[in-house]
Amino acid sequence: MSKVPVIVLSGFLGSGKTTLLLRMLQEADSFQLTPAVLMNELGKQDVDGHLLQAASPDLPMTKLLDGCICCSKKSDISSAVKQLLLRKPSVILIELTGVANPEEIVDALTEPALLPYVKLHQVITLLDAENVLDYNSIFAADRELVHTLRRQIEVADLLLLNKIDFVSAKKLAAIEKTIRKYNDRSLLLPTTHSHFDLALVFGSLLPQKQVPSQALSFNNKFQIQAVKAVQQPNSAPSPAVSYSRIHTVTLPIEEGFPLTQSIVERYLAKWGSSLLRAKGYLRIGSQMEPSLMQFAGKRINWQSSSFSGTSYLVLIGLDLDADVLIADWKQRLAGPLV
Ligand SMILES: Nc1nc2c(ncn2[C@@H]2O[C@H](COP(=O)(O)OP(=O)(O)OP(=O)(O)O)[C@@H](O)[C@H]2O)c(=O)[nH]1
Repeated sequence: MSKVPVIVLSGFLGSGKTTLLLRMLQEADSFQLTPAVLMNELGKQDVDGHLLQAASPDLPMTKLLDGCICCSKKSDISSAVKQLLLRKPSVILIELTGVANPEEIVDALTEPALLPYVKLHQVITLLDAENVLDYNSIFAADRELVHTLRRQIEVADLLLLNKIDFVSAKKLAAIEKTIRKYNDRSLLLPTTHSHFDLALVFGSLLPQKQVPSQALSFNNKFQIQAVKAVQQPNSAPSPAVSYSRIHTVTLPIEEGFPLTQSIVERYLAKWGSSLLRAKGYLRIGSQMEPSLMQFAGKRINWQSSSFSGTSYLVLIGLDLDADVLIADWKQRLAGPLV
């Protein structure tokens, strides 16, 4: 039995992983691929999973919520992947949380329970061009997180410098120079909306085709060995925590409350740089259908959705105090609105 290839999507919060995953699912068919997806979210709610299921209703998908599969949920990877294998996918796509270290996933895939069935195909790391150069200073106090973000770059087989619509050519050159200090082996592609030629990733999985010439710039075997080489041979199998100060908070949303975009946006703005990401489904005004709200890299994006569940809003940030956040939220809903 041939092993099922696994593609890992890594990258900090809001860098464009789900955008890429949606694109991969849309195009998989044209590469004769039948993908399955393993989603991991830090929070209890599953915003991205709903987006994917809406785009591909028959998609075999397993979701691991409320923790990072590279540390607290690492032991769940094996059963989740095995569950997906029952659906006989030709490729498994794993979207990591923004604070996951891809090395840990590579490690999990090579454990005895999975080794006979799956093989790592590629680690793709997305970088948010608008914010990536600021991470070192923003997270200076969190060495573990800085280390994780650096490892995301170092172990990537393909680096996507995404959201370049937000940066100048000068900044782009500066980012590339910095990234190349950590990884000068892998292809680095500037992208918007995670858009690039997927033949680079899927092409070599085509049943009868040769590896396309562009894809030869990846060397998967070498990458896996490089990842393995950095692990201490005698160290205990400690699921090192890759994030320490990052917390998620789910806000209660009262159905029927006349919420406005402005209430939500002012609330999000209040937390400054400690708020890294927010997303949720919210009914605005008298809307029957909820809107999908995405806050990433200090920008807010609203779009209509077909979500039919209970509204919610998840916040992901540094040292978030759930009590303070929830109390402030409730106060705003009680009005007067400021
Ligand atoms: N302007 C712009 N927006 C983008 C680009 N790529 C993604 N976005 C938007 O950025 C937001 C976050 O994108 P996602 O694909 O959800 O990012 P993610 O990495 O999956 O985020 P997490 O799930 O929090 O880790 C969404 O609103 C996207 O539509 C881009 O290149 N340019």
